[in-house]
Amino acid sequence: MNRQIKTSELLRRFAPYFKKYRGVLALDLFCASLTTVCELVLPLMVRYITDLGMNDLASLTVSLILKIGLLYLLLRVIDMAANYYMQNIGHIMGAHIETDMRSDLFEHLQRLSFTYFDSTKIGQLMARITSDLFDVTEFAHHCPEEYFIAALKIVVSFIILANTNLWLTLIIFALIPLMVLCATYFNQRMRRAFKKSRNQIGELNAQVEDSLLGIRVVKSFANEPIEREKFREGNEEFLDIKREQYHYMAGFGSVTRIFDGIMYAAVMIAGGLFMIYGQINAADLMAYLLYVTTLLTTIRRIVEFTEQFQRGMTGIERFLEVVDAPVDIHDAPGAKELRDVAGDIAFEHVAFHYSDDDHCVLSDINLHVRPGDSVALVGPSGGGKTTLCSLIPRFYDVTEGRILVDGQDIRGLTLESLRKNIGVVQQEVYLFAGSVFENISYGRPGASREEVVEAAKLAGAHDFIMEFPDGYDTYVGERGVRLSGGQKQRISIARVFLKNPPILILDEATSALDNESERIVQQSLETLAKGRTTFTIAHRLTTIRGAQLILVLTEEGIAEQGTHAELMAKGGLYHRLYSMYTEME
Ligand SMILES: Nc1ncnc2c1ncn2[C@@H]1O[C@H](COP(=O)(O)OP(=O)(O)OP(=O)(O)O)[C@@H](O)[C@H]1O
Repeated sequence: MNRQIKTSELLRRFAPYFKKYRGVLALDLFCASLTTVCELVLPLMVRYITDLGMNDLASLTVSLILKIGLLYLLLRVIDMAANYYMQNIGHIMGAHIETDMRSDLFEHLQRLSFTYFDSTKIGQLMARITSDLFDVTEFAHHCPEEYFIAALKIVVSFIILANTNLWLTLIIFALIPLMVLCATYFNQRMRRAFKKSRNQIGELNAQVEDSLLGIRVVKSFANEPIEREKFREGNEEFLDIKREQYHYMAGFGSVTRIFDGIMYAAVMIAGGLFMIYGQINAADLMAYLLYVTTLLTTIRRIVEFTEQFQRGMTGIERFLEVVDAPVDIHDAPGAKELRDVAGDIAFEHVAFHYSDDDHCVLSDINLHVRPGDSVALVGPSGGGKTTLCSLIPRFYDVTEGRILVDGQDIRGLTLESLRKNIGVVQQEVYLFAGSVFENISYGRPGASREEVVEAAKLAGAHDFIMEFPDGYDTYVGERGVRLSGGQKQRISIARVFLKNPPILILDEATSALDNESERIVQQSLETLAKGRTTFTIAHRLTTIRGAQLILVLTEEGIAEQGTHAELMAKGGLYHRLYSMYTEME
């Protein structure tokens, strides 16, 4: 994520975002030309009047002065209208581009697999999708406009100045490359500092998120001082980065001021000398100074804009880092829809590791589950039960071998159709900040009230929902904090009832509950599992005695498989685990 992308590459990748708004951009640049012309005309008018005043006073009539004044005012009215367009519509164009980029970023995030999220901090992503892109709005609007105006002013100033006195102009313009060199030096450092500060803001975001999401753990361990200290360190680090950033910004600003001084001194000394030798008259020198002022104001604006430019570049760079993250799990070309699923599932020589440098979590797994059968996965912690189940909906792709649903390799099916046919009741239930109704209907968006109520009844959730003051409209809180563990679990089961998939994965679904809640949830799960191919990960071994197939998974692979009776008769690992469990109960 830390590779520095070249400015030209960033601009090339950013340019297509203007395509939709090219009409607005063209008009914006036209308005920018108008304002530039209005600004450049003033020294010409002043020179004209001064020239007449010094050399031909008789021609300088009141009506002529009034005409020039009115013409100037007219130009300023045009300037006002053009400026309004640039400020209003130009900024709105920038905001549109920011919105488009934010949509692209969010869309890409939705397509990324678990592998990406396993190694990325959510707080960093939040910073990229919000604050980083704010800077892009200003950049998108001002970048073309500012550089266009600057180029126009520099070219027109050069032509007018060179027409007045070529040598003096060459002396002044000879200083510009020096300024460019200096700007390049500072720009590179500023960009690095901006990137560091953006990264650090992302880190702070991630830290705050972690600390607030875990606020119950923090408080239960009375570890607020540790959290404060962690935050203080991150915050101080941000301050140090800001110091570095301002050091370069101030250095750049100050160096350009000295260039200002050098230019004015050059005009005064060289202009004075040229005047002594009759090469330039007083009116020309005055106009000359006015143009040099315009030129320097332009250069100063570019200098000021440099900061915005670098911020924009940083925002775009951080945007591209996410957008360029490869989507490793996607539909294969010509992927088929999974339809009319019976629920036959086969694992053929399946091996899996999380990343190239990780150990093999699963190796050479072979398994055949018939439609409607229930498979229970048991075994020691870390044996790979959750991992095995997460391969079926392609949360991760197998490293070797293949998984078949109804005889079709799941990598040849569309992800959407595959996942629509699999219901997962997670170990940690996640409810969205919304109502009970919204959370259940997440299982089948668009479901009617009656369907949601029916699903809740099947999950044994209807009665407690009706006891809430607002019934199905009760707000569950962020992540469902206002509900008990058992209530959350039953809502998540109702969600799967509503989805009605032929294949089920139940991951430790009752492990966090008390006996009474467990009994109710267990009943709901048994109702849910009827007629569906079910994979259950359970530590409570008594609940899986009826499973058609029990797999004992260890780090070495499938240690044993069979029915409860077969495995008990075998007297192996399952027998030991079961005996230990029943003794503890
Ligand atoms: N996202 C991940 N990235 C890298 N390694 C992981 C990831 N998830 C799990 N692992 C590793 O894979 C191995 C198997 O983990 P898994 O969660 O599948 O085991 P489990 O049998 O379900 O354990 P438990 O019963 O404790 O839930 C463990 O060594 C674990 O550290």
